[in-house]
Amino acid sequence: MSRISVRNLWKEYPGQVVLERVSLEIPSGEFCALVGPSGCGKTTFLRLLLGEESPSRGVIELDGKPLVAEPGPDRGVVFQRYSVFPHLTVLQNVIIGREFERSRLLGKLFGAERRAAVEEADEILETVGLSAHRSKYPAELSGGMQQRLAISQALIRKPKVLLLDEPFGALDAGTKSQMYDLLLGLWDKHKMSVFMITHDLKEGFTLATRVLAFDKVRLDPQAPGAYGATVTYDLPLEAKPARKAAAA
Ligand SMILES: Nc1ncnc2c1ncn2[C@@H]1O[C@H](COP(=O)(O)OP(=O)(O)OP(=O)(O)O)[C@@H](O)[C@H]1O
Repeated sequence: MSRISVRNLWKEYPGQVVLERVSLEIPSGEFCALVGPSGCGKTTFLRLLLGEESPSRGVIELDGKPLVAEPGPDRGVVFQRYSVFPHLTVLQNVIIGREFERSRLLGKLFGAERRAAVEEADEILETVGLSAHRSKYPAELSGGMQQRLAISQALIRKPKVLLLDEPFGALDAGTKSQMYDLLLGLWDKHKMSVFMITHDLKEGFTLATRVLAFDKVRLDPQAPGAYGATVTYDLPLEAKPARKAAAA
């Protein structure tokens, strides 16, 4: 389960309101695309969901409990630029996702725990098509492969919520469409909730079950930081995303 309730959420930085009056009910398993003009607070909203930032006002609840104010294993994140470790192999990059979660003090897994992590990592690499590259370093991979690796790293923690900040922005069209199929397959398999920022409206409508548009509804030209953005459109999409992706 991963039901998210956002109630009257505000985020302010000194001299600037970024988000205001954001209220949403997101049932478990929803795929939300976040769209809106540059600088309107989409990444800030994602960081609030991740627990990297805390609200200035309002609450975010995950399954009825206030969100813990630090990134937890229930949430995984993938950024546009590859968040993988250059000095670790593909396999090690995936395992480290599990090591961070299980062994905060030692930072390493041993014995049976490590063998189980390797097995799981290999299974994920197989799903994302990186098995043959498990001993390579990120610099030896293409952009799409690095992004598949970043997704694998998030997936080994079995997140209930996957947060994606323009994950495909740097990829070419052909690689993007392969990544759409992969992401929809993983979403279906792992039954996660997904929040994905995209500047590509078509991408949002292709993948998501719900499109959330962020924008400012109030503007004071004398004080540009006085008002924040809110969700101006909340569009549920009816068609099954898997079918739409195949047709796109
Ligand atoms: N830690 C911070 N301190 C002060 N201001 C910040 C901080 N983080 C973000 N902001 C400001 O909040 C506003 C929203 O930024 P954010 O990155 O959330 O926008 P965005 O919609 O994701 O933009 P883009 O689409 O260009 O990535 C920006 O004006 C930014 O300068």
